Amino acid sequence: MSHPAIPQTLALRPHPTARDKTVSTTKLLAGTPILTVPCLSKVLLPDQKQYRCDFCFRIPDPDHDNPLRRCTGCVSYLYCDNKCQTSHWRTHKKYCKNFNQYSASRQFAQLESYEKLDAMLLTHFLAELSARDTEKANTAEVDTFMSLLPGPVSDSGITSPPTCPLATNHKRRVPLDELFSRCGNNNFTIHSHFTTIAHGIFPLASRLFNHSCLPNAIAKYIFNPAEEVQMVVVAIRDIPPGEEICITYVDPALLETRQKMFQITYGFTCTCASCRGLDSLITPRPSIDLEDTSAHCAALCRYVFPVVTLDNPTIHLPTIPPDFSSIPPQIRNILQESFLTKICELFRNASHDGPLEVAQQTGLAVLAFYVLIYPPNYPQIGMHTLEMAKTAWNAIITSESAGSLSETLRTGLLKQVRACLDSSRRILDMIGSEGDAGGPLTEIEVLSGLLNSEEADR
Ligand SMILES: C[S@@+](CC[C@H](N)C(=O)[O-])C[C@H]1O[C@@H](n2cnc3c(N)ncnc32)[C@H](O)[C@@H]1O
Repeated sequence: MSHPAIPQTLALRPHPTARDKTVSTTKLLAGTPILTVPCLSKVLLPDQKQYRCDFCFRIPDPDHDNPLRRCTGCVSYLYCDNKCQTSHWRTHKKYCKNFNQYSASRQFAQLESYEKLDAMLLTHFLAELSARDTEKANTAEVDTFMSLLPGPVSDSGITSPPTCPLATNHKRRVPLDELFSRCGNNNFTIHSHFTTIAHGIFPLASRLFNHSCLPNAIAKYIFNPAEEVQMVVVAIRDIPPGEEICITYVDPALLETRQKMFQITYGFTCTCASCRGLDSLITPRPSIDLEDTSAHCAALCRYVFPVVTLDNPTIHLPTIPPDFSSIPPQIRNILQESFLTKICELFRNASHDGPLEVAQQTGLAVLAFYVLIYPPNYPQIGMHTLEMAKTAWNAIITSESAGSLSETLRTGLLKQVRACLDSSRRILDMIGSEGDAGGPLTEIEVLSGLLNSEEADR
């Protein structure tokens, strides 16, 4: 079948195991938006519902917007205003009346939380199909969805969760279980500031992009007032003509579990350069004493950032993808999911409550871990260097007010803020804003302003 919405800069080519792949037809520079597509169906995570508009997904700005208003039919769906509510009504009216009885039913209550989310995504999707039937609307996106690969079938087969009964059912083209199987295999996590807030279906993006743990592009999300949520796929490095464009389906930092996730959720084995290197990494490794991570942090930092010290905090981030095969065994042994979780927690705690040395060491160790796992310019690297900049800045402010800041420490910390902010800005500016207003780009601007006036005062 033809795909009229594919931009001219992209072309589908056969792939040996994944049916098709998408290659660039021209050189795409880092930061180029490669594809922009609207969401076909979406569902907010439970902890986000009630805070966000159920149509455009924005959180109202308390200084400028009215509070969210409830649908008077079900009292469960919330909207920014009349425009968002009217836009959502074309599908919401299909299940509004039945929603409360359904969500209070025993069959819904008995579902696991991830099944509830799937059930609501499927309900929203069926309502969208029904609305398109009624409107005799353009079905190109639905046709693309139907052409997607189904997910793997487990021993117990595929059983779709019970969905909310619709006022009018759509003309069933395929059995519900088959729809559900495609939803599972083609379900994106929608994020704001790179934190997941919802799940959604974007058929053309699913059709085009395979997974790689060392991707050359990432998906980001745009929320505009009274508009459908959009996905924008952005190049994170220069992509030459003919190269396959890949995104990540699963966080590459899930070193020990990601292959299992590819198998269970998508039914494939990833053979990207990172996974080939990982084969040598996940052979039994000595477990790490998570009560004493200091020596491992120091070893990791020495390996990745041999010259970074308090006096010389300039962080040179790699510009080429990491190569596991060149990592010495003692460093490979440190690259474990449990260790990353632990040092992220230590960094989070110490960056708020101190001690500063722990925040600095664990912050740099997390960054070292990231650059050995993620490709250059991956958003998590930019987000983390921003956290490191904020940590160093907060240390200046709190030590100043406690009268305990020596001139040497102050100079070192100011250099750290500058170095971390520069790294963060280079990555996040190139990717551009995503999701809610404010967020990292605003934080970078604010902190840069504070830093400039601090340096000008000296
Ligand atoms: C969202 S689709 C990707 C588009 C797909 N290539 C197509 O032709 O429609 C996801 C499916 O593509 C295949 N796939 C994606 N990435 C892959 C990879 N790195 N290696 C092998 N198969 C992959 C798997 O079958 C997966 O279930």
